[in-house]
Amino acid sequence: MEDRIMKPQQQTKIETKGLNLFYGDFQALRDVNFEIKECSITALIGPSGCGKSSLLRLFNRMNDLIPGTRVEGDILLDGKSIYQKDMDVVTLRKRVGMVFQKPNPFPMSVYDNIAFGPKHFGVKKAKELEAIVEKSLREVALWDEVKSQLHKPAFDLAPGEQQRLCIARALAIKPEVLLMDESCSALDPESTQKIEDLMQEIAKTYTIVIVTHNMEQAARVSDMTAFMMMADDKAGQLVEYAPTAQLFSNPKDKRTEDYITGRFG
Ligand SMILES: Nc1ncnc2c1ncn2[C@@H]1O[C@H](COP(=O)(O)OP(=O)(O)OP(=O)(O)O)[C@@H](O)[C@H]1O
Repeated sequence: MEDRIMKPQQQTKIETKGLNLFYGDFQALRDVNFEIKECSITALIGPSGCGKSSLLRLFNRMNDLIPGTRVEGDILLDGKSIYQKDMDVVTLRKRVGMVFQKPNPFPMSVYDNIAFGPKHFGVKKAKELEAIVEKSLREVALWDEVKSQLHKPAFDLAPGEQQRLCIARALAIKPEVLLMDESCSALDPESTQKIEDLMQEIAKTYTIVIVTHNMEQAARVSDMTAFMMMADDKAGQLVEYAPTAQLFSNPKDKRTEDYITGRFG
């Protein structure tokens, strides 16, 4: 973790300002304010139901798809509101990609899974697509494993390989930010290790935000950790946000300390 201390010159990639989220009458997030630096790994941790996934989904407006959702406050990406009128949500989701808890390859070949996004965004030449497929699979260290099975169904891969394929699929459209919602929780320890190594590698180029229940994982891979908790009315709040080493070794808030020492879960 030592060699991933935040560099002071890193720009702010995402900033939330007075962020409130409502599902109908229920307030799921209250007054969340924080900044995520580019090319860093930020972990969102906290007890079940405190709003980690909801917050993550706001960064590429996936919550727009849930009827009855209302957002107050703002989220800035490179200093520009993602809610401003001329923000095209498809472009936003191209810039801010997402990998889910369970591997969800498309029901098509390994090759087509990766080529799908670039084709959608206008890449037509076969040679160019081939290069993107190879580069994306190399980025997730999957190329050597699958180069002889590119035209086999993605479902034939092992779960850990499928998840790396899903990460490669997300990277193929050149996002700037990658959101990972419990992306290792359905995997065995060896596959988890591979994905954690991969996160460290790709964070040199991409800004990564992860939701994890696994505090060891947050401590191992992230630069910054945000601890969230529910208030009495169940609205999620950001309790403490600090460099990961500091948050785990010297938490400032008693609630953070109680959580990381396992006094409540
Ligand atoms: N689509 C939805 N409609 C209504 N309420 C929702 C919806 N999604 C989440 N919630 C509620 O919002 C709150 C926060 O949920 P969220 O899933 O974001 O928390 P979480 O911290 O990610 O939880 P977990 O760790 O269990 O995944 C919870 O009370 C949940 O029931």
